[in-house]
Amino acid sequence: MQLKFKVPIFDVKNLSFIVHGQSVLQNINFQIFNGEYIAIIGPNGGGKTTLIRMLLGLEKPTSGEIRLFGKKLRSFKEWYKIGYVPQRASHVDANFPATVEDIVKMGRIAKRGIFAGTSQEDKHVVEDAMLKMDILDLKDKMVGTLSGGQRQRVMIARALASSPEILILDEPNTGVDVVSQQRFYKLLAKLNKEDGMTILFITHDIGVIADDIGRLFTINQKATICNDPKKALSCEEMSELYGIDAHLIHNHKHEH
Ligand SMILES: Nc1ncnc2c1ncn2[C@@H]1O[C@H](COP(=O)(O)OP(=O)(O)OP(=O)(O)O)[C@@H](O)[C@H]1O
Repeated sequence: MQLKFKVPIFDVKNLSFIVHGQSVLQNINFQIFNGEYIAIIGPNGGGKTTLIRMLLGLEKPTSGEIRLFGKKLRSFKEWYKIGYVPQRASHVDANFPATVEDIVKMGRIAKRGIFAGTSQEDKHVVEDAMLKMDILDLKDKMVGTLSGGQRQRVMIARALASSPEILILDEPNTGVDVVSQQRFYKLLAKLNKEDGMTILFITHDIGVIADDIGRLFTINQKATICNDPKKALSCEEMSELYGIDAHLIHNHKHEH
Protein backbone atom coordinates (compact mmCIF):
# COMPACT_ATOMS: atom_id res chain seq x y z
CA MET A 1 0.00 0.00 0.00
CA GLN A 2 1.26 3.45 -0.91
CA LEU A 3 1.68 5.94 1.91
CA LYS A 4 -0.14 9.20 1.31
CA PHE A 5 1.49 12.44 2.41
CA LYS A 6 -0.45 15.61 2.70
CA VAL A 7 1.65 18.24 0.96
CA PRO A 8 0.88 21.73 2.26
CA ILE A 9 0.00 24.44 -0.25
CA PHE A 10 2.37 26.76 1.60
CA ASP A 11 5.16 25.61 3.86
CA VAL A 12 6.95 28.55 5.46
CA LYS A 13 10.05 28.04 7.59
CA ASN A 14 11.98 30.61 9.63
CA LEU A 15 11.03 33.43 7.29
CA SER A 16 12.47 36.85 8.06
CA PHE A 17 12.46 40.15 6.20
CA ILE A 18 14.75 43.02 7.12
CA VAL A 19 14.78 46.28 5.20
CA HIS A 20 17.15 49.24 5.83
CA GLY A 21 18.25 47.50 9.04
CA GLN A 22 14.61 47.36 10.28
CA SER A 23 13.02 44.02 11.01
CA VAL A 24 9.64 43.78 9.26
CA LEU A 25 9.04 40.06 9.81
CA GLN A 26 10.89 37.75 12.19
CA ASN A 27 11.14 34.01 12.07
CA ILE A 28 7.70 33.19 10.66
CA ASN A 29 6.65 29.52 10.52
CA PHE A 30 3.39 28.03 9.27
CA GLN A 31 1.80 25.60 6.88
CA ILE A 32 -1.43 26.04 4.93
CA PHE A 33 -3.35 22.96 3.84
CA ASN A 34 -5.91 22.34 1.16
CA GLY A 35 -9.46 23.35 2.15
CA GLU A 36 -8.47 25.70 4.99
CA TYR A 37 -9.99 29.13 5.54
CA ILE A 38 -7.47 31.31 7.31
CA ALA A 39 -7.71 34.97 8.26
CA ILE A 40 -4.66 37.14 8.82
CA ILE A 41 -5.02 40.13 11.12
CA GLY A 42 -2.57 42.57 12.63
CA PRO A 43 -1.89 46.27 13.08
CA ASN A 44 -1.12 48.62 10.19
CA GLY A 45 2.50 48.21 9.18
CA GLY A 46 2.69 44.84 10.98
CA GLY A 47 3.97 43.09 7.85
CA LYS A 48 0.86 41.33 6.51
CA THR A 49 1.19 42.56 2.92
CA THR A 50 4.95 41.97 2.96
CA LEU A 51 4.32 38.38 4.01
CA ILE A 52 1.84 37.82 1.18
CA ARG A 53 4.23 39.41 -1.31
CA MET A 54 6.92 36.99 -0.20
CA LEU A 55 4.53 34.04 -0.54
CA LEU A 56 3.93 35.15 -4.14
CA GLY A 57 7.62 35.58 -4.93
CA LEU A 58 7.22 39.37 -5.31
CA GLU A 59 9.53 40.15 -2.40
CA LYS A 60 12.70 38.22 -1.54
CA PRO A 61 12.99 37.04 2.07
CA THR A 62 16.16 38.02 3.94
CA SER A 63 16.28 34.47 5.27
CA GLY A 64 14.12 31.39 5.53
CA GLU A 65 12.35 29.16 3.06
CA ILE A 66 8.99 29.04 1.29
CA ARG A 67 7.67 25.96 -0.44
CA LEU A 68 4.59 25.98 -2.65
CA PHE A 69 2.85 22.68 -3.28
CA GLY A 70 6.04 20.99 -2.09
CA LYS A 71 8.33 22.92 -4.47
CA LYS A 72 10.91 25.56 -3.58
CA LEU A 73 9.61 28.97 -4.55
CA ARG A 74 12.31 29.58 -7.16
CA SER A 75 11.37 26.42 -9.07
CA PHE A 76 7.61 26.89 -8.75
CA LYS A 77 5.98 27.69 -12.09
CA GLU A 78 2.26 26.94 -11.71
CA TRP A 79 1.20 30.40 -10.61
CA TYR A 80 -2.32 29.92 -11.98
CA LYS A 81 -2.89 27.70 -8.94
CA ILE A 82 -2.82 30.83 -6.82
CA GLY A 83 -5.55 33.42 -7.19
CA TYR A 84 -4.46 36.75 -5.75
CA VAL A 85 -6.55 39.86 -5.22
CA PRO A 86 -4.34 42.70 -3.98
CA GLN A 87 -5.36 45.74 -1.94
CA ARG A 88 -7.33 48.29 -3.92
CA ALA A 89 -7.65 45.89 -6.88
CA SER A 90 -11.20 47.03 -7.51
CA HIS A 91 -10.35 50.74 -7.86
CA VAL A 92 -10.81 51.22 -11.60
CA ASP A 93 -11.24 54.32 -13.69
CA ALA A 94 -14.91 55.10 -14.43
CA ASN A 95 -14.14 55.04 -18.18
CA PHE A 96 -12.13 51.82 -18.18
CA PRO A 97 -13.15 50.21 -21.50
CA ALA A 98 -13.99 46.66 -20.43
CA THR A 99 -17.11 44.74 -19.48
CA VAL A 100 -17.38 42.56 -16.41
CA GLU A 101 -17.03 39.48 -18.60
CA ASP A 102 -13.87 40.89 -20.27
CA ILE A 103 -12.27 41.38 -16.87
CA VAL A 104 -13.15 37.90 -15.62
CA LYS A 105 -11.84 36.38 -18.89
CA MET A 106 -8.49 38.06 -18.26
CA GLY A 107 -8.12 35.81 -15.23
CA ARG A 108 -8.29 32.81 -17.55
CA ILE A 109 -5.13 33.95 -19.38
CA ALA A 110 -3.03 32.97 -16.36
CA LYS A 111 -4.15 29.41 -16.91
CA ARG A 112 -4.29 29.22 -20.70
CA GLY A 113 -1.61 31.62 -21.88
CA ILE A 114 -2.17 34.79 -23.85
CA PHE A 115 -2.23 33.26 -27.33
CA ALA A 116 -4.54 30.34 -26.66
CA GLY A 117 -8.00 30.63 -28.19
CA THR A 118 -11.13 30.48 -26.05
CA SER A 119 -12.31 26.91 -25.53
CA GLN A 120 -15.68 25.67 -24.30
CA GLU A 121 -14.02 24.90 -20.99
CA ASP A 122 -12.78 28.51 -20.71
CA LYS A 123 -16.29 29.80 -21.32
CA HIS A 124 -17.69 27.45 -18.74
CA VAL A 125 -15.07 28.36 -16.08
CA VAL A 126 -15.56 32.11 -16.67
CA GLU A 127 -19.33 31.75 -16.39
CA ASP A 128 -19.01 29.59 -13.29
CA ALA A 129 -16.71 32.16 -11.64
CA MET A 130 -19.28 34.92 -12.33
CA LEU A 131 -22.07 32.70 -11.00
CA LYS A 132 -20.16 31.98 -7.81
CA MET A 133 -19.55 35.67 -7.21
CA ASP A 134 -23.15 36.53 -8.06
CA ILE A 135 -22.31 38.83 -10.98
CA LEU A 136 -23.68 36.87 -13.94
CA ASP A 137 -26.45 39.45 -14.43
CA LEU A 138 -23.79 42.19 -14.65
CA LYS A 139 -21.62 40.50 -17.28
CA ASP A 140 -22.27 43.01 -20.08
CA LYS A 141 -21.93 46.10 -17.90
CA MET A 142 -18.86 48.32 -18.13
CA VAL A 143 -16.81 47.65 -15.03
CA GLY A 144 -16.28 51.37 -14.33
CA THR A 145 -20.02 51.84 -13.83
CA LEU A 146 -20.31 49.30 -11.00
CA SER A 147 -20.46 49.94 -7.27
CA GLY A 148 -17.41 49.21 -5.09
CA GLY A 149 -18.99 45.99 -3.79
CA GLN A 150 -19.80 44.75 -7.30
CA ARG A 151 -16.30 45.54 -8.56
CA GLN A 152 -14.84 43.69 -5.62
CA ARG A 153 -16.80 40.58 -6.63
CA VAL A 154 -15.61 40.99 -10.23
CA MET A 155 -11.99 40.93 -9.05
CA ILE A 156 -12.57 37.75 -7.07
CA ALA A 157 -14.29 36.16 -10.08
CA ARG A 158 -11.27 37.11 -12.19
CA ALA A 159 -9.01 35.32 -9.70
CA LEU A 160 -11.34 32.29 -9.72
CA ALA A 161 -11.19 32.11 -13.52
CA SER A 162 -7.67 30.68 -13.41
CA SER A 163 -9.13 27.71 -11.47
CA PRO A 164 -6.83 28.35 -8.51
CA GLU A 165 -6.33 26.01 -5.59
CA ILE A 166 -5.96 28.87 -3.15
CA LEU A 167 -7.42 32.34 -3.10
CA ILE A 168 -5.39 35.06 -1.40
CA LEU A 169 -7.22 38.28 -0.61
CA ASP A 170 -5.52 41.38 0.78
CA GLU A 171 -8.11 43.58 2.52
CA PRO A 172 -10.46 43.56 -0.45
CA ASN A 173 -13.15 45.48 1.45
CA THR A 174 -11.53 48.89 1.60
CA GLY A 175 -14.14 51.44 0.57
CA VAL A 176 -16.99 48.93 0.31
CA ASP A 177 -20.27 49.47 2.18
CA VAL A 178 -21.25 47.19 5.07
CA VAL A 179 -24.15 45.44 3.33
CA SER A 180 -21.93 44.54 0.34
CA GLN A 181 -19.28 43.32 2.75
CA GLN A 182 -21.74 40.98 4.45
CA ARG A 183 -22.81 39.58 1.11
CA PHE A 184 -19.19 39.13 0.13
CA TYR A 185 -18.34 37.24 3.35
CA LYS A 186 -21.24 34.87 2.74
CA LEU A 187 -20.01 34.16 -0.78
CA LEU A 188 -16.50 33.46 0.50
CA ALA A 189 -17.76 31.12 3.22
CA LYS A 190 -19.81 29.26 0.61
CA LEU A 191 -16.81 29.02 -1.70
CA ASN A 192 -14.81 27.44 1.12
CA LYS A 193 -17.53 25.11 2.44
CA GLU A 194 -19.18 23.98 -0.77
CA ASP A 195 -16.30 24.09 -3.26
CA GLY A 196 -13.50 23.35 -0.79
CA MET A 197 -11.60 26.47 -1.93
CA THR A 198 -8.62 27.26 0.29
CA ILE A 199 -8.76 30.90 1.35
CA LEU A 200 -6.15 33.15 2.92
CA PHE A 201 -7.74 36.44 3.82
CA ILE A 202 -6.12 39.58 5.23
CA THR A 203 -8.91 41.45 6.97
CA HIS A 204 -9.80 43.85 9.73
CA ASP A 205 -13.31 42.45 10.05
CA ILE A 206 -12.35 39.46 12.13
CA GLY A 207 -15.40 39.72 14.40
CA VAL A 208 -17.66 39.23 11.40
CA ILE A 209 -15.98 36.21 9.85
CA ALA A 210 -14.91 34.46 13.06
CA ASP A 211 -17.59 31.80 12.57
CA ASP A 212 -16.43 31.03 9.04
CA ILE A 213 -12.68 30.71 9.46
CA GLY A 214 -10.76 27.69 10.69
CA ARG A 215 -7.57 29.40 11.84
CA LEU A 216 -6.36 32.88 12.59
CA PHE A 217 -2.83 34.20 12.03
CA THR A 218 -1.93 37.41 13.79
CA ILE A 219 1.04 39.11 12.20
CA ASN A 220 2.90 41.83 14.01
CA GLN A 221 6.53 41.28 13.01
CA LYS A 222 6.07 37.79 14.46
CA ALA A 223 3.27 35.36 13.71
CA THR A 224 0.91 33.91 16.28
CA ILE A 225 -1.09 31.00 14.98
CA CYS A 226 -4.44 30.46 16.63
CA ASN A 227 -6.31 27.23 15.89
CA ASP A 228 -9.48 28.30 17.65
CA PRO A 229 -10.23 31.84 16.42
CA LYS A 230 -13.25 32.39 18.66
CA LYS A 231 -11.10 32.01 21.76
CA ALA A 232 -8.61 34.59 20.51
CA LEU A 233 -11.20 37.27 20.08
CA SER A 234 -11.21 38.81 23.51
CA CYS A 235 -11.49 42.58 23.46
CA GLU A 236 -8.18 42.86 25.26
CA GLU A 237 -6.39 40.96 22.58
CA MET A 238 -8.08 42.92 19.83
CA SER A 239 -7.16 46.20 21.51
CA GLU A 240 -3.59 45.07 21.86
CA LEU A 241 -3.41 44.06 18.23
CA TYR A 242 -5.05 47.05 16.70
CA GLY A 243 -4.41 49.75 19.26
CA ILE A 244 -8.06 50.83 18.87
CA ASP A 245 -11.32 50.34 20.74
CA ALA A 246 -12.02 46.68 20.08
CA HIS A 247 -15.68 46.94 21.11
CA LEU A 248 -16.36 48.55 17.77
CA ILE A 249 -15.25 45.43 16.00
CA HIS A 250 -17.34 43.11 18.14
CA ASN A 251 -20.47 45.24 17.96
CA HIS A 252 -20.10 45.30 14.21
CA LYS A 253 -21.11 41.63 14.17
CA HIS A 254 -24.52 42.40 15.60
CA GLU A 255 -25.35 45.30 13.31
CA HIS A 256 -27.60 43.22 11.04
N1 LIG B 1 10.58 46.89 0.15
C1 LIG B 1 10.39 47.63 1.23
N2 LIG B 1 11.14 48.73 1.44
C2 LIG B 1 10.98 49.49 2.53
N3 LIG B 1 10.07 49.24 3.49
C3 LIG B 1 9.30 48.18 3.34
C4 LIG B 1 9.40 47.31 2.20
N4 LIG B 1 8.49 46.34 2.33
C5 LIG B 1 7.84 46.58 3.49
N5 LIG B 1 8.31 47.65 4.09
C6 LIG B 1 7.87 48.21 5.39
O1 LIG B 1 7.45 47.13 6.17
C7 LIG B 1 6.39 47.52 7.04
C8 LIG B 1 5.23 46.54 6.92
O2 LIG B 1 4.43 46.89 5.81
P1 LIG B 1 3.20 46.03 5.32
O3 LIG B 1 2.55 46.78 4.21
O4 LIG B 1 3.63 44.65 5.05
O5 LIG B 1 2.25 46.04 6.61
P2 LIG B 1 0.72 45.64 6.69
O6 LIG B 1 0.59 44.82 7.93
O7 LIG B 1 0.26 45.02 5.42
O8 LIG B 1 0.05 47.07 6.89
P3 LIG B 1 -1.39 47.63 6.42
O9 LIG B 1 -2.40 46.99 7.30
O10 LIG B 1 -1.24 49.10 6.67
O11 LIG B 1 -1.54 47.31 4.98
C9 LIG B 1 6.03 48.93 6.68
O12 LIG B 1 6.65 49.79 7.61
C10 LIG B 1 6.64 49.09 5.28
O13 LIG B 1 6.97 50.42 5.01
